[in-house]
Amino acid sequence: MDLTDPDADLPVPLPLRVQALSVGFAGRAVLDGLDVTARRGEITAVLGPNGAGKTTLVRCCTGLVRPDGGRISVLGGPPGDRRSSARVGLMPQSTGAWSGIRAGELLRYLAGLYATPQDLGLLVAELRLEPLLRTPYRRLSGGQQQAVNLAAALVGRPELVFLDEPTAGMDPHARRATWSLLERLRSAGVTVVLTTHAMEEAAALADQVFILDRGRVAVAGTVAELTRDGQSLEDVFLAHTSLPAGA
Ligand SMILES: Nc1ncnc2c1ncn2[C@@H]1O[C@H](COP(=O)(O)OP(=O)(O)OP(=O)(O)O)[C@@H](O)[C@H]1O
Repeated sequence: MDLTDPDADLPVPLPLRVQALSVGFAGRAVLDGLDVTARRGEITAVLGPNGAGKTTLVRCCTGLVRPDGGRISVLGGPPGDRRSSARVGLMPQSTGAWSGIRAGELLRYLAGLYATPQDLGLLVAELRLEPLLRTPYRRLSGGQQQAVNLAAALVGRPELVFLDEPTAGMDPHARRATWSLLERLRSAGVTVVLTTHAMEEAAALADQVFILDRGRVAVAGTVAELTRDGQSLEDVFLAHTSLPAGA
């Protein structure tokens, strides 16, 4: 697989460029010639039915899954590159890693790993984490763990951040707080790539939307472009995607 920088000749490389990505598990194609890009200071939403390959895409982009084919450029280098990994944030869909550590200790520990971490007080205020800081991670509710995971992904002040279903399980207060935070990040020039099943989230936030189906991009564009015929984003999603296998 060729992981050299395909953007080397561009004046300002895209923070993320995925070309013809293919991944198979046990002989079954999960990603099958996927092309996705993200522009600097924009929010890019990746939508798709269950099993469409969204998490696999995120895992490839962060060096956790090695693709079978295609090219990926992350901040001008290969995914998982040690030279850029401190500039890339990841909020996975779930993490069993933290267990007994208190939320506040976790965030302080992670902040200590970076030369110029995000102001923790600001993150805590924005995500309303103050009441949770002394609670062991495993005792947090699902939505509370999501909020801590989001803070953990942002504490290193990443230039590019991958958020895998960031608001899944969050109540409307937490979801709106998360949206505001993502809008602030965008204003600060951070590139955000998020997966979501929430059409209103993509419609409210995304500068670019990629709708995946069976491991490929079925349709992509701005929300205005995709909904130009008066359809809702959900209508477009339903028209361009198939029922998940086994449904
Ligand atoms: N490590 C793995 N080994 C085998 N199969 C895998 C592995 N990881 C993912 N898959 C399969 O790849 C397919 C795509 O999974 P993925 O998690 O990328 O989908 P998704 O679009 O994120 O789905 P969801 O919306 O349900 O989170 C699924 O059929 C899944 O079972």
